[in-house]
Amino acid sequence: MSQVVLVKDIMKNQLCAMKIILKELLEEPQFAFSMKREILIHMNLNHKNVVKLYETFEDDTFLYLVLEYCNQGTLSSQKAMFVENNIFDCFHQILDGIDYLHNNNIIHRDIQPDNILIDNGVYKICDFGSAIQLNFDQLYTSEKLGSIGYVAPEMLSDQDYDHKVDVWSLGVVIYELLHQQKPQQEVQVNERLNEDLQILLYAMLTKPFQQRPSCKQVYLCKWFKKMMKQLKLFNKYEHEQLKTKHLNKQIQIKTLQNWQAMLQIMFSCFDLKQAAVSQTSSLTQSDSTTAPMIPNSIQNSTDSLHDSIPIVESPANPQM
Ligand SMILES: Nc1ncnc2c1ncn2[C@@H]1O[C@H](COP(=O)(O)OP(=O)(O)OP(=O)(O)O)[C@@H](O)[C@H]1O
Repeated sequence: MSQVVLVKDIMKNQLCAMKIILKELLEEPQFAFSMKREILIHMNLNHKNVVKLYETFEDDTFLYLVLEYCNQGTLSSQKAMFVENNIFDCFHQILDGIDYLHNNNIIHRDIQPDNILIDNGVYKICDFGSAIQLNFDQLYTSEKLGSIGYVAPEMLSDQDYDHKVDVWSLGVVIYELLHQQKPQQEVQVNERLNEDLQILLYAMLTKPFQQRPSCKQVYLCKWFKKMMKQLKLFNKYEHEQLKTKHLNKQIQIKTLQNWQAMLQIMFSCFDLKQAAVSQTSSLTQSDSTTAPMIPNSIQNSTDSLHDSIPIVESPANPQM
């Protein structure tokens, strides 16, 4: 559906990953809908364990998403052997990213090793093509998505599900990194692994999701607290969780009216044809100081979908 190329923001002298999508594909309503939802959700996110979407723009043929570049590829491409001592670093970083999403009422719905990128040892969640932002009074949803082997059982059945589908998927990812295979139906006791870590993993892989821990509860479990203390990180994480409450408010500020106004400003500043990159070239110029916006091609093709995007509320006086 897309191609990702390495580009350089000449103004900032910064490498970026540019996702290029053929606009013809947006004629398919379902693809246009998920593309628009991906951008709407991703453009508002700001956390060190989530890949940043710097900006979006388009020309006649392509839609471009300029993303934070992660220089170590995906978690699935990592050859490192994970054991109890080094899994915590990966585990808590991905958990921090997921917890940030959940604090903002977003469910990623496709947590798996291909969707975790690594940049200088920092793990970052990417690919918001399956993500959903629930309304603030909405707890459950029912759309079926995700990747085989990582999908929570409640998503495969007919029942509604909530943010705990991401906790299940993370449980599978961590289990797989430690065992080089996915969890089996029966509980397997692993002599090499700390008992408290095994208890945590099986709790994350509890089938009835009402009994499965949330991200917040994972932080509070015995193994996590012990590892946090060992690394003298406990206070830091309490502090970071307080900060995410403020982000909750920030994420609601932007409105569709804002985007339309900003689009006009952006398009009057850009010669989009000049900004288009050739897929054979690895360098292009982009002004990453501009906030990401919803491209016209998606705006027009999915106008009827506005109501179903629960990401924003309209402030009386939108701030530019
Ligand atoms: N921000 C990034 N930094 C570095 N590499 C990236 C970045 N985004 C993507 N890539 C690389 O490009 C590859 C393709 O990315 P893409 O998002 O198209 O993944 P995909 O799983 O093939 O796509 P999709 O699931 O959306 O069809 C990834 O596997 C990864 O190696």
